[in-house]
Amino acid sequence: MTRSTSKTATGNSTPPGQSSSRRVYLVDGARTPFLKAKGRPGPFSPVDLAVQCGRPLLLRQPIPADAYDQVILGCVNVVPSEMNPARIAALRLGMGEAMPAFTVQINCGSGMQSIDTAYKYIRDGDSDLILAGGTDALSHAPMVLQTEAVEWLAGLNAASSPQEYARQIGQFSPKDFKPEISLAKGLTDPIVGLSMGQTAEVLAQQFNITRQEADEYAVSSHQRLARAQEEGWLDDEVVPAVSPEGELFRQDDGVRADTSAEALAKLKAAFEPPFGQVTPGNSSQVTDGASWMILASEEAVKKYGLKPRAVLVDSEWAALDPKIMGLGPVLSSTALLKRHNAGLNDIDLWEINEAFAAQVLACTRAWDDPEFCKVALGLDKPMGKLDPERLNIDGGAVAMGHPVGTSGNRIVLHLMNALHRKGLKRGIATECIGGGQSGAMLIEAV
Ligand SMILES: CC(=O)SCCNC(=O)CCNC(=O)[C@H](O)C(C)(C)COP(=O)(O)OP(=O)(O)OC[C@H]1O[C@@H](n2cnc3c(N)ncnc32)[C@H](O)[C@@H]1OP(=O)(O)O
Repeated sequence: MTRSTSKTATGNSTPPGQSSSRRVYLVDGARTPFLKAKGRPGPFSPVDLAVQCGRPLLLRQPIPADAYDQVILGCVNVVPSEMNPARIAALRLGMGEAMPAFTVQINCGSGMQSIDTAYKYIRDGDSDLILAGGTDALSHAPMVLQTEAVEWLAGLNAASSPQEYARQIGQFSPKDFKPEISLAKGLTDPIVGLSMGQTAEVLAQQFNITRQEADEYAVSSHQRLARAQEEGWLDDEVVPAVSPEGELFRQDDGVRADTSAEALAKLKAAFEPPFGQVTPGNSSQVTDGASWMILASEEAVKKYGLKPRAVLVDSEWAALDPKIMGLGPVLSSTALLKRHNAGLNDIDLWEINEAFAAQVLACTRAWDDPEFCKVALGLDKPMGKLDPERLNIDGGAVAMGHPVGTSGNRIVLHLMNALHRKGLKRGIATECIGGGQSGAMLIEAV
């Protein structure tokens, strides 16, 4: 049913944590505010977003923009005018024509995959400085014509006589021209035929997560994010974005400080009406946003006098049945914990990306379930209860949204900053990935 592996999606299979490998530092990072998709293209394309937060980040570090070895950017919903967004962003960031840049796509893991690929290049001595990010503008996800419409247009184009033209016109069927929204398709698993929300319903049933528990978790996500905004804990992390029309965006706009379990209880099931329990209120929001991290070797840190905030100690990827993709963090993180001889609460802070409230709760319940731990994780006894005060302490995607190619990057960035703010040492950032995969990263503040 499940498999975890130290191979990356790019095929690097060097055993992790070896003494011969080089230390990899997380130097700094920044993200845009996450902006709710409002049914039409928002003010920024994926590359615009990456440039908006990349520019101030590059400027605040004493590294010449062309001194990076490469740029790696995760993006799920690449728009047709921005093929290889990594390279376009690098050029628009003034990193020089000689800057190699490539885009990675592993669905919701894309922004974490960029960090992992950078980590392994640096660890193995192939690079010293890499800018690794994630970007997605879900509001710009292309609308596509159905095959029938494309066939009809091709026929019209190929008509070589007025008769053929008229025959083709006669075959026009308006229903073929209803556009398909690629985002809705992208958020449905093609193997098991379930939307991402339906996979969360599967987990809610399997682990007996009640609607009330999911809603209470969602309220806490909003309250935690609202507090972090109010206290200025995100000021360093979130850099303002300015639209071409001069509109200024300062912070995540999906947060509702005043939301309550009573208000959420009134919302209808979004994916399994009428009895499902996953609603707009306890799901991650559909948003636009970008995030970057700077990774460096010891040599680069010395050369540029950098002040890194964390070391990326180890990473892990896992794969499982797409129907229960939301449990992925349990697999990838447990493999990390085993390798580092640690229990759940030996880790000071956890970021588990909030694809859905029920999905995060199912992960915590799976760790406490003797049968699941025995069968899926091969453990003699359960991992136990993860202290909720260590988990997503400043809220997550339920409150701020989930630009899918970005979130894996954001949770590593935020974990690094939260460890620093609280004077803590070790953290794990982990996320589920549509299609049935998962990534996890263990970092230590320095
Ligand atoms: C591997 C992975 O990571 S998988 C995850 C990938 N991502 C996803 O699958 C995205 C999941 N989310 C979604 O698809 C969407 O957010 C949906 C379908 C659940 C909801 O979409 P929308 O209907 O556009 O949500 P919207 O924000 O408009 O909310 C709908 C209603 O709920 C209300 N609502 C939402 N949140 C709250 C809240 N916290 N408190 C009170 N009301 C709320 C809204 O006000 C709105 O009400 P209205 O229609 O009266 O204005």
